[in-house]
This record gives sequence, structure tokens and C-alpha cells, in this order.
Amino acid sequence: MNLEISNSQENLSANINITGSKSESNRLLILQALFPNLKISNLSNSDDTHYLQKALKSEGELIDIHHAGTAMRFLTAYFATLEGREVVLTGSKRMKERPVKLLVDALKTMGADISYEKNEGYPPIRIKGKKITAKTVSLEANISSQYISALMLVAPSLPNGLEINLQGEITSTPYIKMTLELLQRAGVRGVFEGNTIKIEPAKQLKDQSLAVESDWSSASYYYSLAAISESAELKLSTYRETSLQGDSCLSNIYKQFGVSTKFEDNHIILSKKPGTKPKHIKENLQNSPDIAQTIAVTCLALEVPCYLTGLHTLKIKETDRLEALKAEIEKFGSQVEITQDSLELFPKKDFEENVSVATYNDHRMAMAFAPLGLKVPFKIEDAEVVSKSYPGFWEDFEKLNFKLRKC
Ligand SMILES: O=C(O)C1=C[C@@H](OP(=O)(O)O)[C@@H](O)[C@H](O)C1
Ligand SMILES: C=C(OP(=O)(O)O)C(=O)O
Repeated sequence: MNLEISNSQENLSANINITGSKSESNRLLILQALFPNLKISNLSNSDDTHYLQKALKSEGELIDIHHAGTAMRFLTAYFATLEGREVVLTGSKRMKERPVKLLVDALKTMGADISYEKNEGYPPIRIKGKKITAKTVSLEANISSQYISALMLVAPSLPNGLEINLQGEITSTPYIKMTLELLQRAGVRGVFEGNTIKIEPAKQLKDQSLAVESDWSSASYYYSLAAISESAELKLSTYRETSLQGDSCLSNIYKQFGVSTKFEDNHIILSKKPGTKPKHIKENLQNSPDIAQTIAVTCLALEVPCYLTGLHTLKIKETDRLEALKAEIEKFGSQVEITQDSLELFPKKDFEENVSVATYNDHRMAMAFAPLGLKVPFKIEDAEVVSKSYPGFWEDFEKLNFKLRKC
């Protein structure tokens, strides 16, 4: 489904209820599979979470997790430690290009039995679950934090727990801290100091229910809308002032665009101070890679030059997000320079019209570009991709008077 999208409204106002964080949900679901007395509320309704739930319930051999990166990585560790079970984990065409070798190697040094069905280092993988008694493991931490979270999540179910030694620079650190904090909230003992993570074994978890906070990466599109609008008052729920999600740094980053965040009860209110526009934006997003596309498009819409760094992980996400951003932003007439880990935007005044934005099977390409409809009408291709993390995205955008026409 392609959508023509436009909005001539200058003042935005709406109440939006955003689904639970997919990162928190997918961690808690793995923990719940290992310790069934754990209860979870406000689970994400994203495709990625549904595919993980389906995989955890499945009794068959072939498990397809489509585009869900966290599900792929978390399930690799989960099934490797599930004694007696044999599965083949596979996914979408792109998933078969997203590397899992570092995680598989780490699990193999712990005694796991995992083999590649096709290409070395990539899904599909065959996993024969075994009892794992290793106490320590080392792995490179600069490619994806998901490998580390995967090991941490299964660690309390191992008879000896696990000490994980991280080598090199650590990327996407808030996601590792989120995993540790959720484990601790569930009653598992663990520490993360320097380059070492230690998780103690647990026989049972506390009988309790953990509530997932709404998704901050999804909130980024409202920050972008507020920044691009003349004035805005957007109420988003349910959020907490102290979040486990690294993308909550949005509230600081968007101050530069005149967007303030007020925390009230269980929601946030975003307001735009009219007439605020930064001269230049410079951000290192190594800790929050998922909001890079949002910020780049906010800057495009406001014709603000920007220089974003810390982006090396973007090349192995749903698509190569650096190449995709360059190709799609340049359709509007601006210029983009990318390296292996940075993006620099040189905006041009006036937008090219009749642009059709390709989305590359990447939910964040569709959602990051959508707020640009406040400045120029354009087309978004395969708009249904949003369901990977935020199935209700377009319905929520219509609440803001966006005109969406299928074409
Ligand atoms: O652990 C998680 O929930 C995630 C970690 C990040 O991946 P990397 O660690 O690969 O950057 C992030 O981009 C992804 O959307 C979700
Ligand atoms: C990178 C993402 O997800 P995953 O790696 O879990 O597919 C994302 O949601 O932006």
C-alpha cells in the first residue's frame, strides 16, 4: 500500500496512546518463557513481539521470525540452552543478511550446538538445545548489543549463571543496561561494571507483574512533528520520567528544536515554542541508533544542517539505513554525505515535489519521513511496514489531521 500524505495544519494537538516498548516486551517474554510465574502488562502489539510470542509457543522445528532482530538474537540463545529441543531459526530475506556469528561463536564456546543451514554467520541456523554449564564467555561488543542482551537473558536459567566479558568498544549501551535492570526488577542478581557483566543463577523469580513502559522510539515521530510544526501540544502515554529506554534522550535532544517535555502522572506532554529553530545539529547517536532517521528528517524538514555520528550499527539493521536515508533525502533536493558511521545533511531551500519515498522494508523509514508531510505533500511506498514496531501508526497520524490517500 502506497500512501499520499499531506497536512496543512500549523497547530497540532492530540492525545496518543503508544504501544509498549518492543525492546522491553521482548526481553520480558524471554524471561517469562524461562520463569513462567512472571506476569507482564502493556506488552507491545508490534509484529516483532507477535512473532516472538508465536515462536515461544511453537512446537514445530521451523521458526520464522520475519524481520524481528531482537527475536532472532534472543531466541538463538534461548533455544541453545533449552535441553532436548531442536529448531531451525529463520527470518525474512533481510534477516538472512543480518549477522549472528558473534553470538553463535560465543554460545559455541559455552558448549552450544549451532550450525548454519546456508551461509556461515547468518540465519537460518539449526540449534540443538543442550544443558550449558559454562561459567564465562567473551564477545566483541561493538557490532550489536542484542548479542549481549541475548546471553544475559538466558544467564539466570544456567546452573552457574554467567560472566560476560565485553571486548572492545561497547555499542548501544542503554539496551544492555535495560536488560540488566529488567532482570533485577524480576528478582535476578546481576552487575555490569566496566567491561564485565555478571548474572547469578536463579531457581525461581519473584511472583510479580512487570509493566512495560510505552515505546520511546515510537514517540520520536511526535517529537519530530512538534519540532516541524508552528505550535504543538501532544499528549503521549504511558511514560515515566525515569525510563529504561535510551531513546528517552529525545526529551533533551529536541529541546534544541524548541520542543519541551512535561512529565505528568503516566504521560508526557510535548509543546513547541513557536519560532525556535537551531542553526546546526550535531549528535553522537551511538547510544540511541533508532532515532537517527527521525532526527535526520526533522532537520531536512526545517532546513537545518546536521551532522550525526556513532551510526555504524545502522548498516546492519532492517536495511542499510545510511544508504537508505541518503537516497530518499536527496530525492527532496538536499545533499547528504555518509561514511561508515556518520551522516551529514546539507539542506536545500524548497523541496522537490511529487517525491515517492521508498521504505526498504524498514518501519522507521516510513515513520521518520511521515512528519515531513507538514511541509510538502509526498508519497510513502509500502506504508504498511510500520507494523514491525507500531501497527497503529497511520491511524494515530490521522488524529493529527494528516490526509492519507491510498494510491
Ligand atoms: O536490544 C534491543 O532491544 C535493541 C538494540 C538495538 O540494536 P543494536 O544493539 O544492534 O544497535 C536497537 O537498534 C534495536 O532496535 C533494539
Ligand atoms: C533495529 C531495529 O530492530 P531489530 O534490530 O530488533 O530488528 C529497530 O526497531 O529499529
